[in-house]
Amino acid sequence: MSAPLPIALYGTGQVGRAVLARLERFADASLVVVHVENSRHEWSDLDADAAQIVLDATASDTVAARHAEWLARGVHVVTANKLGRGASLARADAIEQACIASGARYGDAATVGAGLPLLRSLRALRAGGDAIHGVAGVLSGSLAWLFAHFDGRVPFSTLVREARAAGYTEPDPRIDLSGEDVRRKLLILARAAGVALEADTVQVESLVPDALAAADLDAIDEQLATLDAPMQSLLDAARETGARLHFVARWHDGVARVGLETLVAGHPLAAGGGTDNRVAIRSARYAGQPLVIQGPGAGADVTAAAMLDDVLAIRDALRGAQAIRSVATSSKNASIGWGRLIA
Ligand SMILES: NC(=O)C1=CN([C@@H]2O[C@H](COP(=O)(O)OP(=O)(O)OC[C@H]3O[C@@H](n4cnc5c(N)ncnc54)[C@H](O)[C@@H]3O)[C@@H](O)[C@H]2O)C=CC1
Ligand SMILES: N[C@@H](CC=O)C(=O)O
Repeated sequence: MSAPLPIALYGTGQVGRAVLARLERFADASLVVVHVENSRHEWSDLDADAAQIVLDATASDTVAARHAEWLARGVHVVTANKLGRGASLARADAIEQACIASGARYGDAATVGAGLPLLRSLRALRAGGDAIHGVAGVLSGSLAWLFAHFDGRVPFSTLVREARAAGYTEPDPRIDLSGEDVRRKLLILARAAGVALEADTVQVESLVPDALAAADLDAIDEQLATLDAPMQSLLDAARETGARLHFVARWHDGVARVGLETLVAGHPLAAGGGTDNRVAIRSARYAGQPLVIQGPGAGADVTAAAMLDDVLAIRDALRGAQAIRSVATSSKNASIGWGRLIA
């Protein structure tokens, strides 16, 4: 039996804690957590550098900036943090190149749709020779939840507090409300589809009023109410046309945009409830009717499950490689044996 794979976990917030709980329940002797750290503390059985898999459950740019460096050293990275492939194109390319050079794997299923089979499907289509023409849909679990619940009876700011408490929003909910989180996901999807999209080419329509944008993180609660009047007007205007509000991302023909749209019931992107993401993929294969993928797009548990899936895929690939090496060694020995026999 091979030695357990040492894992380092960065981030012990909603997602990081769910990852640890899941690893504990999973209780598999093939994995061992040797290092855990957050922005305040570190707990180590072994040096973080001894880890063969790094799990990034932070929203930190500093941690994401290390992904390529880890990969280049042959350390596998599994991330819920979108600032790896969802930030600058240069960083996304560095991650790609590091994987190619070292053979290390980058597990990013949790970064879009909290693990829905979105990235996996895009990559499988491309690997099968399909050409992806565009992606459109609802990519924010928190905004989907907010607009599913916002009917004017409860102020929008109250719902934002609820979404934050439920663990659907980013640590700073303005990252969701400004469209930045959706921009990152659209970049990750478009890049997975083979398009070298620069971050600043995505047009982003923010919902955040200036006073809220300017507030310090620990003072945003006082400023959340500045959302209420503008959001109520948008809701009223949508209702006059018999439509509902949805925060939609679209990439097609080199144009990428994210922002609020009014969609009538029955529109292909308007279905779903709760934190559901709903994404339509158009490709050469799916030219007439798009391929549509829908399901919960936020929440610590689904996200942690997606991270663990990526960890297990890496473990299995390493075991497969080991098995191939031992078959190769034994067949080499066998051929030595045959050689002796023939001689
Ligand atoms: N909550 C959700 O539904 C989903 C979250 N994600 C992503 O998961 C990540 C974590 O989200 P949450 O757990 O909700 O956030 P959180 O705010 O609950 O936890 C963040 C953790 O990261 C730690 N951290 C921050 N900077 C660090 C650093 N430099 N080094 C080590 N640790 C550091 C913090 O101390 C904290 O423990 C984010 O990138 C988010 O976008 C992805 C999919 C779904
Ligand atoms: N804040 C994000 C969480 C998942 O990525 C969202 O609302 O979708």
